[in-house]
Amino acid sequence: MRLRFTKMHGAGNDFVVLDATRRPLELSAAQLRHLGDRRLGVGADQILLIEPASTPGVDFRYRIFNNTGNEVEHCGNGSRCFVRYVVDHGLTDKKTIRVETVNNQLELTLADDGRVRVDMNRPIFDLARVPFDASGLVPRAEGGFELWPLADVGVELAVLSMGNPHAVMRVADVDSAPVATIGPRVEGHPRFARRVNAGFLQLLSRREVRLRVYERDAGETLACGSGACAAVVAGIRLGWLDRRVEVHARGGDLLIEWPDDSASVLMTGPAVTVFEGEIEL
Ligand SMILES: N[C@@H](CCC[C@H](N)C(=O)O)C(=O)O
Repeated sequence: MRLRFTKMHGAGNDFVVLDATRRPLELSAAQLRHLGDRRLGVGADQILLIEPASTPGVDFRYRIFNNTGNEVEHCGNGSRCFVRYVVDHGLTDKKTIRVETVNNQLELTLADDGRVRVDMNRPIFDLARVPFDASGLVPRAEGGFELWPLADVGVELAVLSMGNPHAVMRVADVDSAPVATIGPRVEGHPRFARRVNAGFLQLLSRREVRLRVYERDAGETLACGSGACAAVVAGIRLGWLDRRVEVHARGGDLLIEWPDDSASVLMTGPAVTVFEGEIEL
């Protein structure tokens, strides 16, 4: 099968974007892995599939696959690229777009400066929904939140979901943080039944942080949008951060806002087309 694709990135988190709005596209896990492969395929952290919506009032369906072929619930940076794609390819003339994902709906707005603002919905703190098994653990309370000890890994985690699972650790310096060694141990820890995205957060001030994320399946990426939201929400609940925070990832910057505890988290950032092409699968 010959497949047209668009290669995009959001703050360095990169994607192969596929248009399945006109005809259905079913790809096997092996084909998705091939697309994501940086040597044998196109190369991407995630593969994004755009489909027609099945719900009235919703513009598109947006599906996300990690480069392992696993379908996942959320991808913040990918959602910005999705908007750029549907606008640039004339699939809509709206500037505010509603999209359904595997477990949610999102509202996305293309700003005049080309950046995209995403309503990432409300964070989920119910540990069973992350899911995180905290049985037998005693958390340390800080601010209005808990830090959970993983004694076997030697870390303390804030745990929450942005629709997908996140664990956030505070570090003194992201450059020297043990992302490559601790990241996979947290990602695959048995207390996270569906594994987890592991964030390493360095505070610069109450309004500015640096962040690295070891993503579930994809490993460390240059940025993780849902990870940035999770880290800022955790930092706010722990009393470390204000409600509007600039997040510096290795591949670019994201603005994260959480106006109050009952509000949606808002993420604003770039979405860039790199090239278009065709590949034989
Ligand atoms: N890069 C993403 C998150 C992609 C999914 C993640 N690896 C998971 O498995 O949950 C983002 O920008 O949010």
